[in-house]
Amino acid sequence: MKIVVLDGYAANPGDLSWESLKVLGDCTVYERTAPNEVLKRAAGAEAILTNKVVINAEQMDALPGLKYIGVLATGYNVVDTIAAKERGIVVTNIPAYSTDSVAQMVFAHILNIAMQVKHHSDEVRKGRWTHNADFCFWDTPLMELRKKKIGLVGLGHTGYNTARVAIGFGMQVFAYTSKSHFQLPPEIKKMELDELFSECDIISLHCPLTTETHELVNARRLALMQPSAILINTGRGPLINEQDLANALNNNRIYAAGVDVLSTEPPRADNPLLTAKNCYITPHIAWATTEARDRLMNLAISNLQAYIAGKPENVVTK
Ligand SMILES: NC(=O)C1=CN([C@@H]2O[C@H](COP(=O)(O)OP(=O)(O)OC[C@H]3O[C@@H](n4cnc5c(N)ncnc54)[C@H](O)[C@@H]3O)[C@@H](O)[C@H]2O)C=CC1
Ligand SMILES: O=C(O)C(=O)CO
Repeated sequence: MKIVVLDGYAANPGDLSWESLKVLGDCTVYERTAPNEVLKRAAGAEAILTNKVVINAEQMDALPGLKYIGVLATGYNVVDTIAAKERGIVVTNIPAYSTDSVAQMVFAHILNIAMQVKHHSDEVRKGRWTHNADFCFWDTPLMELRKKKIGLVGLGHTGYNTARVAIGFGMQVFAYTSKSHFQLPPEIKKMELDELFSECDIISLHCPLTTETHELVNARRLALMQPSAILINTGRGPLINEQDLANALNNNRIYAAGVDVLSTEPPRADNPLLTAKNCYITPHIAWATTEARDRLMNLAISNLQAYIAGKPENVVTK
């Protein structure tokens, strides 16, 4: 069986091993693949693995031997799963491998904004503390998390784990989720989406990117938020209308945003969030801890093994 990894570099830049994958077939690992290189590289492959290379219906039609697409991520919005299902192609994802790392990044952004860690550290390095009249200084609002309301959009693995950490900080936790009240622990209260945006001090996005969730954060929802509110996004960039968010930040409509994902990655130089006020951006690394990538590699291999054994697991084309 021919196996092609289209963009293996992000998951394994060299510190992990593809050897267990290579024993499963005639396997080629490409570090990166441009859209116009997909067909040539995947020609004759029964299985392709992709992290962020888009696979659409047209490409599936041009790859008649393709039977399996293993997404090297939890979010599988890069694959047209409806087209795959229609063509009998099995698509799998990697659930839950980075749950703890993502919750950690959510709070890295929240804590950085709440205490302005980087800003104050930079000011100290510039010598401002050395020349200060008092034993301390701060020049931004500093915010305690206890009793603050956090609103989670989506309560799957990363949403739920973020809720657990938030409870640890003594926060009040609310979620927009299809789960019933009976399935929720008593510390997590269910809320409608618009109410979540108007009531909560911090909103954090934990849903997949779908046609329904595309730009769920837009000018109308941002207008519901409090001027002191913070928006966190570790989900997918297109969950947010970025120009609307940049306007809201620049006009003090909301206080700050911490985002790990953008609508185009890498971003265009004119992405309005790159220069927006109080907008903190990490380059899609919530998942990228060594521990999480190690789990990802193992699960990618076991997913392919399960497919070869005729009992595919983590199938998203149901
Ligand atoms: N920044 C990063 O490094 C990472 C980003 N992600 C992104 O985060 C997303 C969530 O990851 P997990 O929590 O692990 O996925 P998950 O599949 O465990 O949870 C997603 C939850 O969202 C819910 N959902 C679906 N549509 C919804 C809607 N319209 N409104 C509210 N909730 C909705 C689902 O029912 C599910 O409970 C992934 O789809 C991916 O896009 C995931 C891992 C790493
Ligand atoms: O696993 C995911 O969904 C990620 O965003 C990392 O690629």
